[in-house]
Amino acid sequence: KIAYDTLSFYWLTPRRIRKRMAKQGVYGPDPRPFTGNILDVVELVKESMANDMSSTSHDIVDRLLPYYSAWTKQYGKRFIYWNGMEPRLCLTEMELVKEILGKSSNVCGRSWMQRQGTKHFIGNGLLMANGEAWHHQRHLVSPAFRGERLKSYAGLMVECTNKMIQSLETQLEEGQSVFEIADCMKRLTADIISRTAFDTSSDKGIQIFDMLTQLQHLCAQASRHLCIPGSRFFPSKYNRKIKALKMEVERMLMEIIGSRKEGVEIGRSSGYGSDLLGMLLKEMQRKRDDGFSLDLQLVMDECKTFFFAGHDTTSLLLSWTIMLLATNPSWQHKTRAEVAQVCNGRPPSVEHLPKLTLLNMVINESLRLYPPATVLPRIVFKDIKVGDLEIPKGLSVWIPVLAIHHSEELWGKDANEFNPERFESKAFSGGRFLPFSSGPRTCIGQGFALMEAKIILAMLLSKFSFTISDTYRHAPVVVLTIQPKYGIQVCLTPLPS
Ligand code: HEM
Repeated sequence: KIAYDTLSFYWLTPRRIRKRMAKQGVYGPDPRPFTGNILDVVELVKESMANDMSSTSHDIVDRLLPYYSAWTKQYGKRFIYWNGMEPRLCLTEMELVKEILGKSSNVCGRSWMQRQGTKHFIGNGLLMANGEAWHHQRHLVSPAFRGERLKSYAGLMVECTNKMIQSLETQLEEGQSVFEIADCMKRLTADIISRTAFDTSSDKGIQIFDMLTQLQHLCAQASRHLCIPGSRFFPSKYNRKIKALKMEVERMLMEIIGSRKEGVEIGRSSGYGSDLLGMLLKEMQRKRDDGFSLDLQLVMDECKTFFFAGHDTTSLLLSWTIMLLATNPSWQHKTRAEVAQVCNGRPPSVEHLPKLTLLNMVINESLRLYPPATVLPRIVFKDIKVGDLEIPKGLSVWIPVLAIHHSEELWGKDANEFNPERFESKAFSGGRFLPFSSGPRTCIGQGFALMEAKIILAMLLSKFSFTISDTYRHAPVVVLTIQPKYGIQVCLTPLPS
């Protein structure tokens, strides 16, 4: 059975899929045995990233997704390439993209390669779960991210941002004028998610993040070898490091979980609390009769998932937006005036946020030009038809959000320009704006992230004016998300209060 499964996974299924797609006129580069087109991708990326960009241009698709650019020119809008032995169908036609993203968790989800590649990093938490397990987990945690619960985080977000602003002011008084804003945003979003979701100290949160970031990089490196049968069992250098780091992260999480449980057991607190961790712990104690159970490992996987998903993406959104405002002074000026008019010198509250329409347009434009998640992958669990295309079971659909967001066909001739005006009317969307994905697996933290981004930007705009430093080198790179290779250095000038 093992021999047949291996043969089927590495040989029979890919061959069957390739034939079925070719019959429908979908072709792509020839795959090599086991590695598929991974080496082509590596080579193309190495070439496109060899130099930094000569100006702060937002024309970044050829740089970040050079294989998409090359293969779409050669094979058309739909093409198929191979990530090892996993066939990937690239889709950018909006009708089909919408249909695929709308499918339920029983029809499509995360592939074996994706799950295996992130197993030691975020495990079976919500981001990587499939089918019924995904459904239960989503249902369980979603109350933490909507309605009154969501609104209740605003005060803490303001408090954490105030703390960061005070530290920036102190450094300014000491004579520093250039700040590495991407680092500041990482610390701040780490602080916010640690305190809102886990009610834990930011120091502990930041330690967990640092370790998770290292784990993320190691898992990405190790997953390159997954195309070799049995490689995940080899005691390689990566695998040993991954194991040690994973144990350390879980030890720290156990400290947080343990202290929360102890509080209840010794009667210091009456319940587990209403934050995300409290909800997970309450659920762990509950006996269910539908077969779904939340054990300690899954609680830890969920914590890692939310620590990771709730911080990296939002800090990138903030960093790129500050870079865009620093290089577009007229928009900086307009949004600052709007904040002054709406908030009237007070910290932003949930009532103010919907009135910050210009700021919202700038945030959307930043998410369009620099979507933290560049691609959306979905594997199909059963044969399906979308539009005129028959997609066989086992094929991974790969949606390049970055390319969709920069498409002249979809956004017009100025697709690579910073122009927040395009988000002025509600008619902008039409499904082509996908920073948070769409359908049942849409980002659960979207409301949280947007509230956080608006609060932080509004507070920064009302305290400082910012220009880009001469030391800034524009070099976006993809390490799962779009990152500034050398950080983002801005000069801050305090504004009169
Ligand atoms: C600007 C900030 C953010 C962006 C751009 C973003 C983007 C995304 C995207 C594109 C997905 C879908 C991935 C896919 O379909 O393959 C996603 C899923 C997810 N996001 Fe976010 N996210 C952000 C912030 C957050 C925050 C603040 C949290 C939590 C506090 C969060 C938690 C999650 C989780 C748990 C999922 C998995 C949902 C599921 O599969 O059901 N995200 N995010």
